[in-house]
Amino acid sequence: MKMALRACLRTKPGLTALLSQLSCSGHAAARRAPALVAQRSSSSTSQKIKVDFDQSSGVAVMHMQSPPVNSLSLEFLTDVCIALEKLEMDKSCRGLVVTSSQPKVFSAGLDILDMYGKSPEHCAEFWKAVQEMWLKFYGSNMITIAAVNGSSPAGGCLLSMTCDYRIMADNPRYSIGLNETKLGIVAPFWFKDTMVNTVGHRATEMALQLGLLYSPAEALKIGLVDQLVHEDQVLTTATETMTKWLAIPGILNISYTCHFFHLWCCNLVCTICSCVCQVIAAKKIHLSQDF
Ligand SMILES: CC/C=C\C/C=C\CCC/C=C/CC(=O)SCCNC(=O)CCNC(=O)[C@H](O)C(C)(C)COP(=O)(O)OP(=O)(O)OC[C@H]1O[C@@H](n2cnc3c(N)ncnc32)[C@H](O)[C@@H]1OP(=O)(O)O
Repeated sequence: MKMALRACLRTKPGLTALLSQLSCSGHAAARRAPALVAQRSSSSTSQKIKVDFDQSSGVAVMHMQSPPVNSLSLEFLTDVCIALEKLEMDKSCRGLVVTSSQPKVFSAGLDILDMYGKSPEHCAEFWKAVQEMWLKFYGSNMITIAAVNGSSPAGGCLLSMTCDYRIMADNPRYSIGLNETKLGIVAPFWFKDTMVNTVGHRATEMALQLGLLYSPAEALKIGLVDQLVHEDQVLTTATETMTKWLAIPGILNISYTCHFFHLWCCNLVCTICSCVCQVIAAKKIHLSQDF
């Protein structure tokens, strides 16, 4: 799916416009102008994000450092998007590892305090930022690897699934999954689609309906993560793995992209049809209540 978005961003101007409308991509850039990285190795830091970029390897490491649990607030999401935009604009940056500076937690998912009791304007901006993060990671031209060095529920799991590869710390205390159902909320359809693309239809059905959080071993078994390593090795393994991915010529990447793009389009058409059906059904119910 990520590759599919990459392809359409490269080749389909119409869809680019559609996606940029969906993601409201001007939103992050409007706040702070991106700067190109000039040094051989550099480090740029916002309050909540630290990026180390090694120009000799072309690999950047994004450290999420929003205590206590890297919950995805509007402010944090905006910082992530700005950092991604900057890296994306620097053509020498070919790979991105995303990890956490917080002990025991990769990301606790969406910031619950940023969703509750806020104005409609805030909620709209918040959801645009969530979509923007999702699209920017999925549509990135960089190879992206999630170094999941702690628990990663809900939106944290989503973030990791938008990456090309996931390496998780092999610690049974940690868990990962889309647990929204357990919180009494429904995961948006694009959370669901992202999981279907990662682990398949049946595993997603089980995961979402039961709101399952998986141990690292269980996550590996269903393909939610690709590799488990000792806690101390997550970041080094991620950078080693990146070397292998960057050795693959970009053109092959684009070819696979076309296959996935086809699947993604089919999925989108189905989703739109299903939304239309739901609206029609809701109208029918409404009418039958009136009479
Ligand atoms: C605008 C929108 C309007 C409507 C939308 C409606 C519905 C659609 C929403 C659908 C999608 C939702 C996706 C989500 O991501 S929802 C968030 C789900 N997240 C969780 O369930 C994670 C909950 N947290 C945990 O499980 C643990 O905290 C964790 C394992 C991450 C870490 O455990 P640890 O023991 O290390 O720390 P804690 O003591 O539990 O927590 C420390 C402090 O952090 C606060 N915290 C934790 N998670 C969140 C969070 N997601 N948002 C905000 N704050 C969080 C926690 O309360 C503690 O705070 P203090 O008590 O220390 O103040």
